[in-house]
Amino acid sequence: MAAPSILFTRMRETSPLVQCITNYVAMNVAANVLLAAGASPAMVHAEEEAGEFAAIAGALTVNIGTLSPTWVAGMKTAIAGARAAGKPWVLDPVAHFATTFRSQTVAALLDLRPAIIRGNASEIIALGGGQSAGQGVDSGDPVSDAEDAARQLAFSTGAVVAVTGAVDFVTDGERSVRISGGSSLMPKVTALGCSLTALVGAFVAVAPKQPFEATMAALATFAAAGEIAERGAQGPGSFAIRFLDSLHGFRSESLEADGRIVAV
Ligand SMILES: Nc1ncnc2c1ncn2[C@@H]1O[C@H](COP(=O)(O)OP(=O)(O)O)[C@@H](O)[C@H]1O
Ligand SMILES: Cc1ncsc1CCOP(=O)(O)O
Ligand SMILES: [Mg+2]
Repeated sequence: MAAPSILFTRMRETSPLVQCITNYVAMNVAANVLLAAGASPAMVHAEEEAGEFAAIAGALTVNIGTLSPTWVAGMKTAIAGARAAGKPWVLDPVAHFATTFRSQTVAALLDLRPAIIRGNASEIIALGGGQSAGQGVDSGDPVSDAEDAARQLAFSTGAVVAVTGAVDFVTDGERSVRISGGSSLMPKVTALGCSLTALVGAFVAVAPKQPFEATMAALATFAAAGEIAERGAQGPGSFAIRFLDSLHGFRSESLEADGRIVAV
């Protein structure tokens, strides 16, 4: 199993090109997060070019945060391009339970076999068919309530499933880990979950045959960088700036801090 620190170093040294189809709220935030971490983001979503671009990117991430029919067409074209080129793609099902358009879109995207699904607890519970307390893009449920749904989703889709929150959970259906760290200020800054999905894309781009390890490494990076950023932060505004700085100055050794990643 590739250690998170090894994958982080590989990601930073190779600066993978990551095609991000993400929402209007997250585009700038996620691009800055990827640049600070050492990857190369490209926000490319038009149907006319998304498939062609996916063939040259190391990985594709698809986030349904601000959906429209033209964006769905771009997503499907991009996914087809990624699949044809053997590139992994990552799904972020933002608030998929909130409307029929969203849930139908996510069902169609799941049929296109994402390598990894990353969502908050409410999103993952609802993907498993359960009743979540979520209303919109923010979670209303603890991660522990989503662990069984995550395992079942991993079984039924073949994807690695990541549930994020106070303590993250990652499973491929057989192996599972919990990852601790981060900051209670993280859910107070918009688009950090979307940005994490983009960073998962950067890690799986450098480890396409190891989506479980790549996902763990990305989540552990956020957990460690979030802890560092919280020191001295006065609220969400200063935290957001410190978080980018913390990713930029990040040293991979802190990924293997005692007890950060625990197998369950
Ligand atoms: N209460 C918390 N304490 C520590 N880290 C958190 C907390 N809530 C969320 N995070 C972290 O914030 C990041 C975004 O996760 P989350 O808020 O679940 O996503 P989303 O924005 O999609 O709802 C993850 O790295 C997660 O670990
Ligand atoms: C506020 C908002 N509205 C539609 S998408 C979005 C951003 C959600 O970001 P995240 O899932 O990372 O909190
Ligand atoms: Mg989200």
